[in-house]
Amino acid sequence: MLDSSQLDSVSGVSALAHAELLSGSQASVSIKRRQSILFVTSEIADYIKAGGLGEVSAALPRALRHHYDVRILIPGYRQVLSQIGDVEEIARLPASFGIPACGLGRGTTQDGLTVYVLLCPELYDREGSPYVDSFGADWSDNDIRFARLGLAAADIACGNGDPLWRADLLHLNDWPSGLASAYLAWRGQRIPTILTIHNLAYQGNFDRGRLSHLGIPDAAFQINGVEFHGKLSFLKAGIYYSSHITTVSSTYAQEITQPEFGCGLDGLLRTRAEEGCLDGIINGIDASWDPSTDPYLVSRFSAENFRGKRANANNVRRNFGLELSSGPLFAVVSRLVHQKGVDLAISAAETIVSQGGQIAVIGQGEPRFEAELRALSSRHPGSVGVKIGYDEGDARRMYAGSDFLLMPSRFEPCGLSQMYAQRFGSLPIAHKTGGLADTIEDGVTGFLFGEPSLNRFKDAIRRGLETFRSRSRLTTMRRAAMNRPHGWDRSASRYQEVYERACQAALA
Ligand SMILES: Nc1ncnc2c1ncn2[C@@H]1O[C@H](COP(=O)(O)OP(=O)(O)O[C@H]2O[C@H](CO)[C@@H](O)[C@H](O)[C@H]2O)[C@@H](O)[C@H]1O
Repeated sequence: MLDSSQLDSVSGVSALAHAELLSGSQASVSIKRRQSILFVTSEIADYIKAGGLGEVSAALPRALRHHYDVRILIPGYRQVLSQIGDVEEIARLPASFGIPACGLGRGTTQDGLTVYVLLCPELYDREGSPYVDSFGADWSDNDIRFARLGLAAADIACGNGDPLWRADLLHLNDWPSGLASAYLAWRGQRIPTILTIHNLAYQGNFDRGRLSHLGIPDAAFQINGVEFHGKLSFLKAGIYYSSHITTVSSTYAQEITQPEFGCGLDGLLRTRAEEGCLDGIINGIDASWDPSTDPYLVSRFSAENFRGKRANANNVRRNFGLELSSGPLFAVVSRLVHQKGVDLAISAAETIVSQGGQIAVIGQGEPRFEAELRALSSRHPGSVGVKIGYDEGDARRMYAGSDFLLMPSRFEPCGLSQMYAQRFGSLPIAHKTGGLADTIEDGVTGFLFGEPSLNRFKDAIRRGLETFRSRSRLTTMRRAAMNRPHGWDRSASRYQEVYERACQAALA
């Protein structure tokens, strides 16, 4: 019998094959092709997470690993190296133009997923998030930091990284890995590349003077290339050069081909859509989001019996300085940025409090929103509680304890919080856009409003409050929300279809 490490080396030697043990009493082993996927990301929740991308990067490769030899590539940030355990340096990747040389390390997650780590302390060994310093300013060398990531991905794909492995397909995520498909194209390599857009608003745009440092040919600085309004755009490069684009919901896939949501890239995205190369695939949520088993909850519950919800609500009230109450509890769990409509939530607070409701907010982000939220809480002591910061346990107890989740996002590519809330029996009140429109059924599992204005948002909140006053309606909606399937299985099969199509197109 082969163990899993032997299986890895079998796939490594040929890059095409893996051993599949036949079931039953047969002792023989059949060798069958299993494709190799390199999943390139700038964050993964196992070690470092700035937002939803980190969660998807942790969940999607795991949902796909039964079908593919999926491996992760990530920069060796301090937080990654301090947590991943043993990392063996398996190769040196050479310097190129202004991009420094680096080591390629290989480690594994606790559950055995292979992770390639870029060992380059001068770029990644810093205090702060993947993208910004501790004052919230972008790292001034972000172009080099993420060009290093894209170039390494291209090298590994071509077999110039791990001597025992190469990728049949690259799965890139957002602007930080966008240049990988461009580097492959400039080398004349036809390895299929999928770019998933998690948020079109973050584009990685840099001065054109940086082209030569990043090894970008001058000829590529044009509309059919990396140029975007006089700047060099990593995201545009990814959209232009990748074989296929996906984004994280069907509605957002349509929205981004329109000027209102296209962030200036709608024209190119329309072209890619017309070529049949743009798909929307909704995110899932992983199995840890289960109120009957979640260790963070003070009391567990299920769709059949949600008595335990109240203990979580009371815990949230205590932790957020709210008075004990039997009124409705609203939660906000969010990055505090314009996209999320934080200003609308602040403006709607009076309506909620005047009707006997309470609000608990956890988030961090733009200093002006943090200050406004603190001021709101001081104006409504006992009714509005705010924590500025990031805490997964608090977030989980808030989904579990609240009756409603406020999510008035101006745009939302997919959104995860509304799915977590539904699973935990908290009804989302959300703008009908992107993934919110695709995952919430209005009046059944939550409340949707059509335009991101305060009045429409307040109307939806009033509908929520009316429902709260009818126990039977509330119970019916909670149950419907909790039973809605949001797992990864269906989405993983859609990614498989896209991978197949991209591989076939590359062979044509
Ligand atoms: N202060 C805090 N404390 C604890 N937890 C907190 C928190 N603030 C946020 N979170 C958690 O962070 C996650 C945020 O995920 P989202 O998908 O809602 O947003 P994000 O905009 O980062 O992601 C982008 O990428 C994802 C993934 O594709 C898309 O779903 C999304 O629409 C797109 O904007 C949620 O799991 C939430 O619970």
